Amino acid sequence: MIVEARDVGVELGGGQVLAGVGLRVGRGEIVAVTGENGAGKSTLLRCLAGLQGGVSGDIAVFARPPVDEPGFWRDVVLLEDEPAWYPGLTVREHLELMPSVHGAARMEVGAALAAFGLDEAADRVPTAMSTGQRQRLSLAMSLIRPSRLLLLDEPERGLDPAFRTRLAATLAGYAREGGTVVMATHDPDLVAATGARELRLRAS
Ligand SMILES: Nc1ncnc2c1ncn2[C@@H]1O[C@H](COP(=O)(O)OP(=O)(O)OP(=O)(O)O)[C@@H](O)[C@H]1O
Repeated sequence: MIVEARDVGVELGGGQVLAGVGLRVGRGEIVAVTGENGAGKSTLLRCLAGLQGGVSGDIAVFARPPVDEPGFWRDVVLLEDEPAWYPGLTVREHLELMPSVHGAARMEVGAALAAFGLDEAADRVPTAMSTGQRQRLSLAMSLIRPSRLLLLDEPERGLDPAFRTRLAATLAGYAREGGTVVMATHDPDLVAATGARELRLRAS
């Protein structure tokens, strides 16, 4: 199992945010965590990333409790809200950071620019781009680097319908290569198009 969570609960600010959540995800699987606003989707992803406090129950990622340490992040990508962009670096340079830091890449920078529809924006700085273009860059940076597990919080955020379809194909391809995806999403089409198994959370 890549992810194994049993009876996970989270208490925050005196309230129960998650209770009794179980999840098992194998290699090459895509799981969509769904549910209304406030159901605890982002909180569950942060639990799997070892970033959430106030957690009860058992969580194992790659057979160990998740920890916020460099070794863990070599295998795991967490895509949450918009990241802080490196001042002055262009879109292309942000992508170039990934292979130089990780020592390998799943695709060439040029191929990533094309795959994520960023050719035209390659020489611009992210802060001068649209919300959807910046989300494409976040996704490109997540997918160009080697990883074994993607934890994606609403990856569809800001994307137009055509690019959501491309995103679904990209994630399905990642899983076919043996990668594992757990994503929080509000997009039923993305769930269907990726063939994801659904874990529906209810607000506690
Ligand atoms: N620091 C905090 N202290 C207290 N409650 C919190 C805190 N952070 C989040 N919560 C609560 O936890 C619950 C779950 O939040 P979470 O962001 O995980 O939901 P979500 O399912 O991802 O929602 P959305 O669909 O809006 O993104 C919400 O009710 C939220 O108010």
